[in-house]
Amino acid sequence: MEREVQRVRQAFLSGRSRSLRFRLQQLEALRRMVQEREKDILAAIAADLCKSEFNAYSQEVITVLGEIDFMLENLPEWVTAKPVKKNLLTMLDEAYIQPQPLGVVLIIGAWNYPFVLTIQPLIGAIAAGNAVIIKPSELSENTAKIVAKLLPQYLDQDLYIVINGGVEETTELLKQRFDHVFYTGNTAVGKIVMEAAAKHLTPVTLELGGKSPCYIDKDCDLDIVCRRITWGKYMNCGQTCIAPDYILCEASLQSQIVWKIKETVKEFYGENIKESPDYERIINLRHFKRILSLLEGQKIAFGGETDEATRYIAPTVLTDVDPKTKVMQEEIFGPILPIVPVKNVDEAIDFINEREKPLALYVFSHNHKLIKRMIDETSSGGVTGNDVIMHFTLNSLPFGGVGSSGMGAYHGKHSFNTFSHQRPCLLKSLKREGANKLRYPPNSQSKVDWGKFFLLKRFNKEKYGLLLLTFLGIVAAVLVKAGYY
Ligand SMILES: NC(=O)c1ccc[n+]([C@@H]2O[C@H](COP(=O)([O-])OP(=O)(O)OC[C@H]3O[C@@H](n4cnc5c(N)ncnc54)[C@H](O)[C@@H]3O)[C@@H](O)[C@H]2O)c1
Ligand SMILES: CCCCCCC=O
Repeated sequence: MEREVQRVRQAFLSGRSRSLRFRLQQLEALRRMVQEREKDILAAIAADLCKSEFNAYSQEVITVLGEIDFMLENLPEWVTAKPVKKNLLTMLDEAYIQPQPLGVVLIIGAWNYPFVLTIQPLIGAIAAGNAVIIKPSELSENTAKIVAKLLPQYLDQDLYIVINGGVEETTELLKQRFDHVFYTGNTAVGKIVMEAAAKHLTPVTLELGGKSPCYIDKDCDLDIVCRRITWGKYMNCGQTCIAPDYILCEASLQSQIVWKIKETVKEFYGENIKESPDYERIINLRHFKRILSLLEGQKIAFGGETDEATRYIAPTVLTDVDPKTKVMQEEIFGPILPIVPVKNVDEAIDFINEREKPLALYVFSHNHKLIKRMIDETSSGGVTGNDVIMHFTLNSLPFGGVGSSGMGAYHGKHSFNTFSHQRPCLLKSLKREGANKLRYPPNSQSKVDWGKFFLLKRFNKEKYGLLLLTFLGIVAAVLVKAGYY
């Protein structure tokens, strides 16, 4: 492992990942890989999650292609140094921020969207000029294998490498020094990753999970609301980090919601859900059993059918759920949707605030003020009002958690920033030494007064103010040089 990381570091130190031209070439090669090997990629995702080609393409491949195109279009502008405002003491100098690569980045992927959750961070890391070690999740082993096979055929083989393996390999990998670790997965492992990174003072991005609530106000169109929730909840068999985890609503809405979700499930997946090409399966037996255990003692309004041999769990809704029961204590990450009745929006806000900060929050209402109030009075990684999941798809929005749902963010420019160091640069001339006497010892009251004047005085920022400042600066420099201070 150490040798592998060393090899990647040597490649980074060669400097070739830094030029804009090289980054664009690598991103174009990655796009070619996705386009030319689309069938292999879709087949691997299908084998891991029992996902149809249509779904794998629209949930994973489109996002990856869109992200690459976005980077290719914007990278030339992002990599350029950005001049910054100056003060009187630096008026004649050059001051700018230069984004620079961090170095060698470790990306640890998750299994639930095994392609996009590994490749999208990789796109950001390449765009920012880094070398990358990718560790896909061992649970989605087919996608892990295809990623390991294809990437070296298209990308620089020393700068970007894939290391496959389970907990043992990841533990070993985490002992190495990286310049950034980007982890997607559960909160418990997130803590392990952060602890390991802390030993090297390596910064981390943690894309974690949590219980994302969904508040339904009585002032809304329940047909549309239930259609949108059904889509986001049962997509990928509930194994989506930002799936609505549970519903909060007034008790009077409960039976209508149940009925409408049941009807929508029928419309989406047909009478025989097991036969639907759009309904996936649970990733493995451990998760299957974990999800089943969440049903114990619950009132199942519909669904609840399971088949261990194929790891099938039907879309399920639970009603009158007691918040103290197990299903409300951990992230469900499966096709079970509890409804917890609350008296009103105040109680819903308290309910959310009494728990860990979720990765996503969903609020449905015709009342825009109510949605804004929910946003103002709660905290979550992201929010979509009157829909679910969709904030993930807009790459101008940073995607990430807060508190126990994670730290840091990515997507689009936010990925570029995550994998870059914003290096502040101030370039001075060796001339104009006179003005510097103001800061050299011996100090005096008049030097302090001039310093206060130049650095603290607030001028009207318009052009006359700036001209006046420059003039005063020159006067001060002349006076200092002449030995008056
Ligand atoms: N925020 C996001 O973008 C996002 C996306 C997907 C999933 N998630 C969250 O991930 C969770 C589900 O994924 P998961 O955690 O089952 O994925 P997982 O088990 O595949 O773990 C993720 C990665 O961590 C590694 N890992 C597991 N145990 C480890 C250990 N003890 N030490 C070191 N590394 C270890 C795995 O090898 C894998 O690469 C859910 O909580 C979900 O919400 C979050
Ligand atoms: C439509 C794609 C959603 C991906 C969500 C990622 C977290 O699991």
